[in-house]
Amino acid sequence: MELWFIIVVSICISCLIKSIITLNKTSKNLDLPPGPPAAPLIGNFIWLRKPISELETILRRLKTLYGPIITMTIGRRPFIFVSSHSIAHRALIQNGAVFADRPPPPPTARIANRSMKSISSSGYGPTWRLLRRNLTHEILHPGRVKSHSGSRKWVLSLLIRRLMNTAESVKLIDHFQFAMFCLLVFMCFGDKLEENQIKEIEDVQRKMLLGFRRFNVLNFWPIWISKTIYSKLWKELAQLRKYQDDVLIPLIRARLESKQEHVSVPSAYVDTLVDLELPEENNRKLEESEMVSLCGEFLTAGTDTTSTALQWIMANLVKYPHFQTRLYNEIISIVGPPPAFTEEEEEEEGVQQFRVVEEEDVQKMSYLKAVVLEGLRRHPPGHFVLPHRVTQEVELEGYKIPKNSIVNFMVADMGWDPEVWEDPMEFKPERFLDHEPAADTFDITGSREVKMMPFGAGRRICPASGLAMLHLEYFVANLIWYFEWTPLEGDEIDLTEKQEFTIVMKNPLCARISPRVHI
Ligand code: HEM
Repeated sequence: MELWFIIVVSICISCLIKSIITLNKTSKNLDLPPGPPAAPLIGNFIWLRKPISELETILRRLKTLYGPIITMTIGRRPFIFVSSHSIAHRALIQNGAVFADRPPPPPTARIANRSMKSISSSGYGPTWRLLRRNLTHEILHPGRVKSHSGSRKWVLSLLIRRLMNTAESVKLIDHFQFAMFCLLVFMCFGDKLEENQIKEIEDVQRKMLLGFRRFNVLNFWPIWISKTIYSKLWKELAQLRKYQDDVLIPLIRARLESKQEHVSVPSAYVDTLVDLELPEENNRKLEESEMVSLCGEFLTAGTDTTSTALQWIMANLVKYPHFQTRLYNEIISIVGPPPAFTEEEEEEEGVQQFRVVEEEDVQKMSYLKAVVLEGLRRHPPGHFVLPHRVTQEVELEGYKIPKNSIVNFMVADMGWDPEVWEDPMEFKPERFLDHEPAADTFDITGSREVKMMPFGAGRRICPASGLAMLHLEYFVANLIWYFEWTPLEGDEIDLTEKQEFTIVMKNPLCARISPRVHI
């Protein structure tokens, strides 16, 4: 045998042995993060006995026993929960690619999301990259967001008009949800929709959203068992999906036809989906039902999250009037007092346009930004991010995180950590003015340092954090400029939380709103 061949083979074998030894060493020497003992095969009984809404309370109790990184074993798979800022930064920012995958979807999601054509459920790979880049470049790019400022003004005018015409005491969340929904519908399908069309889309999306908690039971069993036991529920899911197709597909077709006729219409999300080519599927184009899934995701992801945050912020401004006064003073110092309600501008599409605090003015308001950040810190709409899956075994904080384990991050706990935030349970916007980093320079993406992460952090961070901040700042500024908000007589604003799709107010905000300038 040739000498060179023997040398090459020996080197290869020694490298192989070395890498096996190193791999074994890492796997053997490191333990999983600590957690309660799990029974073989079925994992932690605790999970099976308790409803999912109690998860957070259980994890908080476990945190005092095991520390800021905990393993719960469910079935044979470890689920890891992180509540520490620095560990979250190490995982999501410093080791971002490894932590950026998603777990395989449960059967009901596979049906609803049409072979997983949505950004949030796609695995970390070329399809996810294509869909996410399309959204961020074509719709969420600041220039594109600006092109929709007319729609925002229109929706704001509609909201102001509705609030003026309601009784003195108003339950606000329905109005906030409708306003946020309108904004996203316009960005998704273009801005020529009638109010009844918007209501129909809202109805189907809400049914999909609320249905998912009910349909979740279908995911606990092997599919052939659940199809036998729960055949009616499966049928209902299929009908709901058909209802969504029936409502959204005609809108998609109408939009694409009008786009062909009028080349210059401002771009809507639907327009950007037509020419996408799926890199993992022979560059085929998206089917209509897959566009439905992506549009549905766009509407759902941005409506409840933003309207929930808006409600929490307004609730705190009603409960603590001195913050409201300080905010109002900042607004009038920049744009002057609000106009009388009679000073409406031209009617557009059937809605009187009000003079509003413009988006450019909003950018100059540091206290406003502090109020919104404090709202997101104290009341993040989601107390967890979406589950992440690790693509390979990795070390984190001296522990082993096995390949394919599911990792989640405790968003609310990070915002409420007394080690990082003084009096964390108090609503104090001033903390973003008196301490560094101040509101104007606060890094909500966590790329330098994670202090709170209401939008997540790293590669899976919410791609629309900029749009959401703009929506919140613009609406809060205008609602405070036009109206004085006070509690109903004898009523105390109750900030108790309740888990729905997001973490909402258990007793929705009702307030007395009085126009600041009377006619
Ligand atoms: C206050 C408003 C919002 C909050 C608090 C919020 C929060 C979040 C969070 C926590 C995640 C998960 C991050 C992770 O898994 O690590 C997320 C993902 C996502 N959000 Fe938002 N979001 C908001 C508004 C919006 C809006 C307005 C849109 C769309 C127009 C949107 C679209 C998405 C999408 C597509 C994803 C999935 C990203 C991915 O998996 O790559 N969100 N958001």
